[in-house]
Amino acid sequence: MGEAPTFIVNDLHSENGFGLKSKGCETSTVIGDKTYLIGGTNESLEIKIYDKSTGRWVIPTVLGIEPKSCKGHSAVPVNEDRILVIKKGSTSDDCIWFLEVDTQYVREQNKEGEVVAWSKGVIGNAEKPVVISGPSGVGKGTLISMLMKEFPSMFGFSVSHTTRAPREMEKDGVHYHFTERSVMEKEIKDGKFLEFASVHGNLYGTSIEAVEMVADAGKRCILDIDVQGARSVRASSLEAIFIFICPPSMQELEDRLRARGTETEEQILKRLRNAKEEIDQGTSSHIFDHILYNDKLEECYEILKKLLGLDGSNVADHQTSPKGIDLPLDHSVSKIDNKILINFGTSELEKTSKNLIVLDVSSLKEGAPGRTRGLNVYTIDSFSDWLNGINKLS
Ligand SMILES: Nc1nc2c(ncn2[C@@H]2O[C@H](COP(=O)(O)OP(=O)(O)O)[C@@H](O)[C@H]2O)c(=O)[nH]1
Ligand SMILES: Nc1ncnc2c1ncn2[C@@H]1O[C@H](COP(=O)(O)OP(=O)(O)O)[C@@H](O)[C@H]1O
Repeated sequence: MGEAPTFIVNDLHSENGFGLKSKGCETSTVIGDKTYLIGGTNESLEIKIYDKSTGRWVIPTVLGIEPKSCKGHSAVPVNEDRILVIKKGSTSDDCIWFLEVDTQYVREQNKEGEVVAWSKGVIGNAEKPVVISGPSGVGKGTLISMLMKEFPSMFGFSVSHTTRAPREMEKDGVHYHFTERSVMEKEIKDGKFLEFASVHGNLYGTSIEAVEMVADAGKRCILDIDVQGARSVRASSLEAIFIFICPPSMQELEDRLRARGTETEEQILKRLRNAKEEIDQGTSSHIFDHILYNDKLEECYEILKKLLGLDGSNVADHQTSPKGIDLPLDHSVSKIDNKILINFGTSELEKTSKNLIVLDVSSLKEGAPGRTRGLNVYTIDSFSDWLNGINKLS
């Protein structure tokens, strides 16, 4: 890239080092020595970086799925590691994005040159995902079904991929994505999986998309995966609660597996052989936060609910949390501390009637790659009332 025309560089600087200027559907945002130009055509949001220290323009490697075309956008730096991008005139679940410029995920990529990554903002504080592991036949599926049935708006199941054949009652896309081994191996190579493992002779894996779909619906994700998978998730950037389910005895486990009647004798024996190793690992490794004994089903379910904090109070919280914001074309964005203020009132009258949206970015969390969770959104009546409130607190 050539040298930047001097007037643009001057134009981009603001006193606090964070700039916000718009040129048509292009925005420029300054973080430290770098100026991030986001925009270009209506088709895609291209990114160029001007590095003041070298005086050069760079086209970075862009990771993640970029926001689909939009009718313009606003950009504001959240802090040194990411830029908030708000799409204009888009649907409420697709208007908030982040361009990660120096997050842990970006730094971990070890790529030559500049790297940035798109991640979609997920509104609301869906609780940490829950990883449930345990030997075949212990009752994982049964307990998960009970949770999903009692709390349908709170939990979402991460639908895994597997190369094993479907059982009679299992539906593709609901219980598993039943997949050819060669297809799954290619998708693993392409980086589409958060984790995968070979279990009882078949390949099983959690795709990043499976977890993202649950997060996008604002639900708490439940993963039913084996101990190897749990270990991989533990090492990943997904912060979760890990629960291991134990049978009351090996005999009871065998009885349950046989009574379920979904496996051949050979498969049952293989699952029982593997169960010993899984129970050893599950109960002695430090992967799991909680170990639950599934003796009496109802008792075990009650303990599970308690572990997940389902005592009634946060059920209500979850259901009243905002789902999203519908941003009109005409709006302005400003930043005060950890709060981003979006104003879309056009007249003085409108400015005092819930046309101010506050986006609280003080507790952002990286979710699955490609998602930023923990965004808090609320409306306020007027800017002056809000400022008064802040002054009273400080
Ligand atoms: N690592 C990993 N394990 C999985 C995944 N999905 C399922 N499993 C595990 O694979 C094992 C076999 O699952 P399945 O064939 O449904 O049999 P079941 O455990 O007898 O119901 C269980 O331990 C599951 O927890 C996945 O996406 N990743
Ligand atoms: N606490 C329990 N007592 C008796 N049977 C149970 C209990 N929990 C589950 N089961 C039964 O055991 C079988 C295996 O349970 P399932 O949920 O399929 O296990 P997993 O998903 O861990 O392989 C099912 O037929 C289920 O109805």
